[in-house]
Amino acid sequence: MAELTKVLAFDFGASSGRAMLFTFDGEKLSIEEMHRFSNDPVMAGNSFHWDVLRLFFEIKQGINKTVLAGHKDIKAIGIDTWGVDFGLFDKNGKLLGNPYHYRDTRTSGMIDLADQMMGKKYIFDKTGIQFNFFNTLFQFMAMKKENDPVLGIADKMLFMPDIFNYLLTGVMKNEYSIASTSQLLNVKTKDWDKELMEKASIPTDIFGEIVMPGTVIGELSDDICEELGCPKIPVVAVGSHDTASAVASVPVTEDYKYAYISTGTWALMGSELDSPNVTDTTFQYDFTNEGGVCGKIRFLKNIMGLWIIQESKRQWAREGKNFTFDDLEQAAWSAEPFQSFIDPDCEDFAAPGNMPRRIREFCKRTGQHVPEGEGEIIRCVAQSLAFKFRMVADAIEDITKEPLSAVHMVGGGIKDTMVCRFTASATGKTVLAGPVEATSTGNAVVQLMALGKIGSLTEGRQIVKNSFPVKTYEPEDAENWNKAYEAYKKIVTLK
Ligand SMILES: C[C@H](O)[C@H](O)[C@@H](O)C(=O)CO
Repeated sequence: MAELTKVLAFDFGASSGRAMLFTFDGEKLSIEEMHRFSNDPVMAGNSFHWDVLRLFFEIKQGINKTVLAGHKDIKAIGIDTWGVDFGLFDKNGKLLGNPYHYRDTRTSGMIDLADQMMGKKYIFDKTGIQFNFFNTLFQFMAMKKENDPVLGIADKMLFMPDIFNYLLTGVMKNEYSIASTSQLLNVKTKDWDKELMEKASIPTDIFGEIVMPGTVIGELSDDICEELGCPKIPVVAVGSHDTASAVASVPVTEDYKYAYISTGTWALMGSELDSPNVTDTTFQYDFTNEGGVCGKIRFLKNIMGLWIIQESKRQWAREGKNFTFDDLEQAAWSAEPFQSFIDPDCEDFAAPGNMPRRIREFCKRTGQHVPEGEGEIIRCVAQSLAFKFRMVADAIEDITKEPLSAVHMVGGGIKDTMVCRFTASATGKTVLAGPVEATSTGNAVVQLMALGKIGSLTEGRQIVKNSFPVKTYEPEDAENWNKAYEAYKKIVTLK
């Protein structure tokens, strides 16, 4: 009987979280969902926050359910979350308030201020990171500008996964991949860039030790073990930026040029590099060089993914129309193709709110057919996302001067088969979709590497390929898709 190794992966997205139990038999991984929960950020006064203690409660629920289900023998726990957001702790290790949500509007104007203070090129050359309004650098600059008193008493800064690792083990460390999303990390030294922080007049002494993915942070504290009735399980710092874990599970085992798209609330599209690509061209294209597992670089662009569809669904629910994602996809299939397009990354669509109205306004403003019903709206969004993926694929080919032979799509967003099919037709490339639970799978692979059960990233990817299905989508109707792409480019540019 092959020895079985069990690990528990917590994956937090912007709209939901899950605890997934992985069992490895030496060749294949099996997955079992132990706990799933919604992630409900809260607007309080005029600021937007994560309900971090509620999320920690869900972690404890996940561990408890796993133990009660008879899996006291889990060998490790790993936690990954969305990027950039953080909590501050005082000198007694107490959390100084609920972390802000990256969509909070406090950062507006901070990119321009940073440009005036240091110049965007200076920041890019140091960090290799794309300019998003929500980057941690701009969140700290906003706190500085508002004279936020918390900055004066803060002793340590921890990103979301670091916070949960600390609350479980009592150990404070900053994991590399999540730290790389901050635009405060030097892309060459893989450590904090204190010179940049000083120029931005951000306190430098609150940034702690950087640890690499695969580092054992510590064990569950006695209090946690007591409370949950479980043994002292090691907690591993995985690719704790969810996208780093998702990319680690892309089931590529042969040597061919491919792009990946990690799909969910966001769509992160790019390629994997052995070293950062920080040049005038990548600065112009505003690509990012986020840190990956096993020393890799995630060279990518953020694209406003299924967030626009999620928010439209929430708006229709507020209007008493409770559609499922399947309902919306079916309605979209019966709508006319290529009637109208949006730029998914237009700032109109960044904040929560009435997306269907903003989509109509965007189409009206750009002189296009104004989509009416849910079907037309969703089709407009899905084909616009697919064309944005085409634009990013073209940019990658222009930067690398090498053709991409396939697009790997992973994550929960691949359940939307319309977006997968459209992506194949818009890019003119084979789309390989899977695994769905890519992020928690990559999280588990890194835990198993930390436990010495998997020897390398390539071996891990082979095991993922052996374990989970991949669906293939081929391009269709190239002539009409290429004609529509020309129309799209008249409305949308790659920022
Ligand atoms: C802010 C986003 O969460 C971040 O840029 C993205 O990489 C992510 O973490 C998606 O889950």
